[in-house]
Amino acid sequence: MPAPASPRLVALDGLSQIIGEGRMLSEITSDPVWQDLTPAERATAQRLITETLRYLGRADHLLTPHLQRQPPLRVMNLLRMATVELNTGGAAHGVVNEAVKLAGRNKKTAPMKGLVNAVLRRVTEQEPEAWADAPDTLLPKWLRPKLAKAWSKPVVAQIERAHAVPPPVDLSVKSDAAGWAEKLEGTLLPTGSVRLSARGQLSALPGFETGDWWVQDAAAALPVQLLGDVAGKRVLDICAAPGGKTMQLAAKGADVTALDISEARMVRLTENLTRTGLPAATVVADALTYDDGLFDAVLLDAPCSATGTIRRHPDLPYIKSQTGIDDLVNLQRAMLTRAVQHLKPHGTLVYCTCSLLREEGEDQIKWLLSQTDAVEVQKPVAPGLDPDWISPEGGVRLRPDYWADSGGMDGFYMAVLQRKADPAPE
Ligand SMILES: C[S@@+](CC[C@H](N)C(=O)[O-])C[C@H]1O[C@@H](n2cnc3c(N)ncnc32)[C@H](O)[C@@H]1O
Repeated sequence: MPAPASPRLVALDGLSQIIGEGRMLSEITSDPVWQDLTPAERATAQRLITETLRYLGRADHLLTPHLQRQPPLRVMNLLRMATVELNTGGAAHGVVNEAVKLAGRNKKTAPMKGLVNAVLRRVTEQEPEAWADAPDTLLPKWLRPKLAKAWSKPVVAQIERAHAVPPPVDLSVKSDAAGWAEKLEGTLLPTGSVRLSARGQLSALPGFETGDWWVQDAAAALPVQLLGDVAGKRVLDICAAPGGKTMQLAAKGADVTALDISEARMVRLTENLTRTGLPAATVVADALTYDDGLFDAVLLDAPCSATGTIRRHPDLPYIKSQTGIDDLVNLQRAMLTRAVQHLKPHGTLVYCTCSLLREEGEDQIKWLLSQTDAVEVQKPVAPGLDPDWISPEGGVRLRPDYWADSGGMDGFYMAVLQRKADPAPE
């Protein structure tokens, strides 16, 4: 009988699937082999994959001088994973032994056990500064030049630096953010989110069972703030699941309709509403055809490349490509057109994407204004909104390198639009 899969073996297989086949980590973790691991082992395997991808640039930099030629991908990934472990607190003897054992478990990699052993021993002999001074993981070729064109090469380097820092956990609270920041020994951020200082099991923290807060990056919490006072207003949350923004709207007293095309994601939204005890009507439907009268406010958190969340999901660069982006841009345009039609006269629309790409952000607002004069851009107003974040067309551009000294933020774009009064009949 073969030995049961260890977290390291599962992580190594996962890395090959992400880097070699472009599979998403969130998809891989549903595979049967992951279900055979204990929750603690699953967390270890997930951490090994995430950290290896986060520090891939550094690992390759340290490994290259010891490799005459690049070994097969599986061996390279094994070396990368062990190099990252060695430089992030792993005990040298144990990590090297495990890596050699792992190489021995596969017919194709077994002949390279000697190489794995020799290379990793050389890595253990390097000074700690070699790791600290090694270059950050570069953004992929389809993304890097675009961001350099938008903001310059030094800004891209800052973003890559920010991606090398594991993101903190931010919470949105139902009420009394300052009180919860104190209770949880976190920090109250200028925009109203609570940033936790320590990592640990979230479900064990005060306020989880009672549904007083939910996890939501500070940047992701800002679009709802831009809608202003929504208490008592009829609000349509298009693309709502898993419901971070729906819960914010409901907590502010809005009469929310949460809409999403994905039944499975809507189950998560309903679970979130149940845990927090917040009310919202839920609809599983296609945003492009849904029709239920007019709303005071509409939030469109459109599907996008998610390139603003690479620091949380370092597997993203291996999965996305420019091909998929063009389809997303077209979908966002169709959704924006439909979102405007849901607005009452003087109603407010917030459009947002967790993308770093202008084509999914700034350019979409320019496009909308070139298509219709039914809406106009409104000045964004929210607590803690830094005026430097406001972009030339009047939206808000957030980047992972902002707040660098206090843990950063996800990349996001958001803009506020108001529907003009209908023209008086002639
Ligand atoms: C960025 S996520 C939304 C995140 C959510 N607003 C939150 O804060 O938790 C985008 C969502 O768009 C949904 N979506 C994609 N195409 C859609 C469509 N045609 N109609 C409605 N929802 C759609 C996806 O199922 C996904 O849940």
